[in-house]
Amino acid sequence: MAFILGSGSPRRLDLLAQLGVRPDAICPPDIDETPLKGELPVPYCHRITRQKVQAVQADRDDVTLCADTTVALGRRILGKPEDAGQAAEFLHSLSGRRHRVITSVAVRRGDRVLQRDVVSQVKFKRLSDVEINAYLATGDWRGKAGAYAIQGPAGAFIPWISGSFTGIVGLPLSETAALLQGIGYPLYREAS
Ligand SMILES: Cc1cn([C@H]2C[C@H](O)[C@@H](COP(=O)(O)OP(=O)(O)OP(=O)(O)O)O2)c(=O)[nH]c1=O
Repeated sequence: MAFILGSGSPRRLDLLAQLGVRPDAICPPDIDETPLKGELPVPYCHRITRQKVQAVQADRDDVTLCADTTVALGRRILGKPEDAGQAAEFLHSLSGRRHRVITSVAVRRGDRVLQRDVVSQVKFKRLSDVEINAYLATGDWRGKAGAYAIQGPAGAFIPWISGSFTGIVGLPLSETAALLQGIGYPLYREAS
């Protein structure tokens, strides 16, 4: 049995290492992540994750894991910003409000797929232009859903969360451990 991480995210690799899991292969799938017309954030995140895990080539006995993190402001999906201008727009709209961060995780072995959608809430303090510009200058927003990362300098903007910290970063570890055990991955091997 090989363990295949279907993700190019270095954060997910680090989070898996916290569980003591080291992938035998890293194979990020290439899928179209465009939301459907009118698609809501949780169904979107679930669908994309399912597509990711189905798109990875694996042998029947291999375990494949994929995830997707989606930032949702009400019904609006905030994806990865295309440029600093869009990142600034996202940060202005998150300022002083609560939003949701959804991370869906899927594991597959043969035809069997187990999946969980983990929804957390994140509150941003009201941001000044000076704070937004200083954060944009760090470049930390690049490649991050919603244009921020709680584990980086933007952590200073977040006085409150509810839910799963590791889920907000990109891989909810408690749920991931349960999924891996459910699919038959020997996560906690008996010491011999
Ligand atoms: C909200 C938030 C997002 N993120 C990151 C997690 C994800 O890597 C990224 C969301 O993009 P994803 O599409 O979930 O993941 P990815 O493109 O990095 O990797 P892959 O599709 O190959 O698995 O945003 C943080 O690191 N911290 C945060 O606080």
